[in-house]
Amino acid sequence: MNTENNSQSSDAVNALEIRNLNFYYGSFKGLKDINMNIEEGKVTAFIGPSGCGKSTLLRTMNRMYDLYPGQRAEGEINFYGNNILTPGQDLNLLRSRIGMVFQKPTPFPMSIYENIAFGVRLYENLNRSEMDERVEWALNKAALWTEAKDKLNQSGLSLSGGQQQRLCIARGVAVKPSVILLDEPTSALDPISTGKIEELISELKNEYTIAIVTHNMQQAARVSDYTAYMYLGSLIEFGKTDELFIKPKRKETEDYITGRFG
Ligand SMILES: Nc1ncnc2c1ncn2[C@@H]1O[C@H](COP(=O)(O)OP(=O)(O)OP(=O)(O)O)[C@@H](O)[C@H]1O
Repeated sequence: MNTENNSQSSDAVNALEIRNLNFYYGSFKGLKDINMNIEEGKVTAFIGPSGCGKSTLLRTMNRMYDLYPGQRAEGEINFYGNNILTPGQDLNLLRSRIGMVFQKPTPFPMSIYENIAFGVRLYENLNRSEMDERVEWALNKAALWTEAKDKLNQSGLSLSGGQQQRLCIARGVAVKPSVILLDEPTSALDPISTGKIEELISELKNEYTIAIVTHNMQQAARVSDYTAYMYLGSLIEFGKTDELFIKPKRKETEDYITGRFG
């Protein structure tokens, strides 16, 4: 079945176009012939039961899997027309353009300020006042400035779990990527912190393209414009979030979202 998104408007711009993507963990095929577009300036959510390949797919989009021997992708992921799966791809550059935030908050064991400045320094040569501005800008984007501005020199690890996750988002945003990949960013957080991150996602999509893996269907329904339902490494259905949740085209999707399966 062609699972490419037919509900996109004709003038939509795609940040990523995934074509005939297969992924292998050694001899195990984790992704099977995935075809889909990630539209610019929108939130695309990935849902499906545990082990269906959501994180695997997200990790192909900035070649995070390259860090692990035996893992390989075949096919194409075109990032504004440039296939990032080609061997010559500069991976540092790619990851500055397509940033990632993980399930567990992972601040570096350094100050809040340095958590942000560290990544920026890898790509840009800013003077002290420019860096101060960038740190403030990124913390503001991640809705953390008010809470963090008086303790920029304290360790990032001294923050609460929810604040640490917003620090990780600030760190990702600080290098001004084009796409942000969020792998279950709220699964380790309480409901209030989760609400803050969800609000943040809605604000960030005005300037960034976002792909989010979530276990939580309500979260996908709340934050995303498009939703992809996956099962056993295949993309079963992909379309506008409202349509997929209200009127799924496939029986498997309906069974999953109504809780009959999963
Ligand atoms: N490092 C690995 N080596 C071998 N197989 C793996 C590895 N990581 C994941 N897999 C397998 O690939 C499949 C997809 O895993 P993946 O983590 O992408 O699923 P997921 O949908 O994100 O699951 P969850 O919701 O539980 O995080 C699973 O069958 C999993 O066992």
